[in-house]
Amino acid sequence: MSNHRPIIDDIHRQGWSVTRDYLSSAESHGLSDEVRAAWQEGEFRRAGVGRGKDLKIREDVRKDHVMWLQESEITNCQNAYLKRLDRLRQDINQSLFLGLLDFEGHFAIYPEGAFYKPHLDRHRLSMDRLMTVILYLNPDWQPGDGGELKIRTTPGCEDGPFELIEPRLGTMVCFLSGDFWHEVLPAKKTRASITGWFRGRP
Ligand SMILES: O=C(O)CCC(=O)C(=O)O
Ligand SMILES: [Fe+2]
Repeated sequence: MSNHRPIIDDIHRQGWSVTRDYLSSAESHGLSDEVRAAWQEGEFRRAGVGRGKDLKIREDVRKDHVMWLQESEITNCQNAYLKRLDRLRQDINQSLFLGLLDFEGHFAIYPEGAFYKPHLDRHRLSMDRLMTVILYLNPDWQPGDGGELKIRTTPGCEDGPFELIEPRLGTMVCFLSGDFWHEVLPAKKTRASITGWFRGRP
């Protein structure tokens, strides 16, 4: 519990939190190597907008590619991260009673020029995505490389004050999915991450 305390306090106070070096350097590098290998092997799909039969490829909205994490094909590095997230889920539930039930997530790649326009993560007509959790996997990221996460810090507001989060290796961001408008600024170099959601009752 103790190492998740600052995250829980942030969520309680403001609904979002940013942690540098959430994993050990070896764990983050391991995931970074895996995401790049899977990308080279062509295991990613164009990301869509919407759900189920309403899923559409909308290049004007988002231009990233994704590969869902699957229990049956989980690697050691992925398993270590998912275990860590499950502790976080339990710690948050214990302190904040959010009723987070499980996690779904995918690797994401934003090739040069890719972006994701401002949006909320909770699907219309659905309450199941309660908290967004993103881990960045870019060991060489430098100012000028783009791909920052721009998150509006006033719940429910599409404009107003914002934070710009650099997608550096090991930085983890989490926020309440239904409250915070956010976007990914155009990447100037290939940008890798794991994005996922703690879900509640559908
Ligand atoms: O990668 C990020 O910084 C945000 C991604 C995102 O907003 C999403 O996949 O819904
Ligand atoms: Fe999002």
